[in-house]
Amino acid sequence: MCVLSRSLDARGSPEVSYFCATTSLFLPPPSSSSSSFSSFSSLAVKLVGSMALSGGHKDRELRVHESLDELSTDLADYIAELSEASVKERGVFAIALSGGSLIGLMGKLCEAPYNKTVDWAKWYIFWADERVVAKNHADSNYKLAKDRLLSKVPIIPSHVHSINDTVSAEEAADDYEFVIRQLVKSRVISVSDISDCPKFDLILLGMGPDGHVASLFPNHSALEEKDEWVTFITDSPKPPPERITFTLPVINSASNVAIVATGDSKAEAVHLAVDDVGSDSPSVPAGVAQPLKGKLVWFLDKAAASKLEGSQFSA
Ligand SMILES: O=C(O)[C@H](O)[C@@H](O)[C@H](O)[C@H](O)COP(=O)(O)O
Repeated sequence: MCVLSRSLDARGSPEVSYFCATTSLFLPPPSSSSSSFSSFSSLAVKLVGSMALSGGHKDRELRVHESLDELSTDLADYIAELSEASVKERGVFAIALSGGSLIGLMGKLCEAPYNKTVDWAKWYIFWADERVVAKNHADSNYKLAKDRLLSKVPIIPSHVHSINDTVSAEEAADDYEFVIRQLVKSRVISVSDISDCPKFDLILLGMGPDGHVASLFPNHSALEEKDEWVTFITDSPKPPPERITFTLPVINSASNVAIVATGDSKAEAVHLAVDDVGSDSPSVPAGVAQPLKGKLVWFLDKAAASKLEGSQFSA
């Protein structure tokens, strides 16, 4: 795998370095005329970006993979490493999941070596968003995660915190926030030192073609929610309509956030979220998901990365 890293030097100027791990050679940066993701089509490319932006520190990494198989392995490694670090530091790992293709892409966690090496008993599971349907409904994110992941590894059932599916969306959101508050009090979930928000060790997000993350959809008022930790919507453009979702302040208080997006249909939204498209505020919700003190990692395949600007690679 080749790694491209971008950081700021002591004077604040961008520095770009290229390192090819397979050959252990430092390579010259590509010329600007060939500096697009498509010109790296035969390589698994990882771009690491760490830059100070107005309003605070922005720690962001882009990992672009040659295949879904490679992405799944990298995602499993990433989650296993964060789990190990968190268990070492805090004794627990508080992880929030979403729905969609993300769960299938986490499948390698159920296989060797992760099924044996991960300290599953220390995991506490939450949902960054959930559809307000019964737990055994085909649309339930809980059911998806249970069938594809949670039932295949030795997670402690009482550590799995799904929503109350017997009440309205509004009550389910309130209920879920209450549960999270109790677990913040008992320090199963850390607390942010810059807000009063919970600080999840990892929030895993998928992204829709419209750039939504969790159930925060473009131009929806839920995106503006600043006071609640968990809110609800009853008019989701993606069915089913009733959902609960973490709010942006919670997502952006996490220690780590990963956004996983694959396929051509996500390419435009990835471009809008990641590239500096010349407007003051990113035009899709995924573009405002950026932990204030934590780290954001994008897991992409080449198709989803195909519209990223080549300027990302220019010195
Ligand atoms: O409940 C949901 O609908 C999800 O949490 C949602 O945010 C999902 O992650 C994205 O829509 C991406 O889904 P795909 O990866 O399947 O496109």
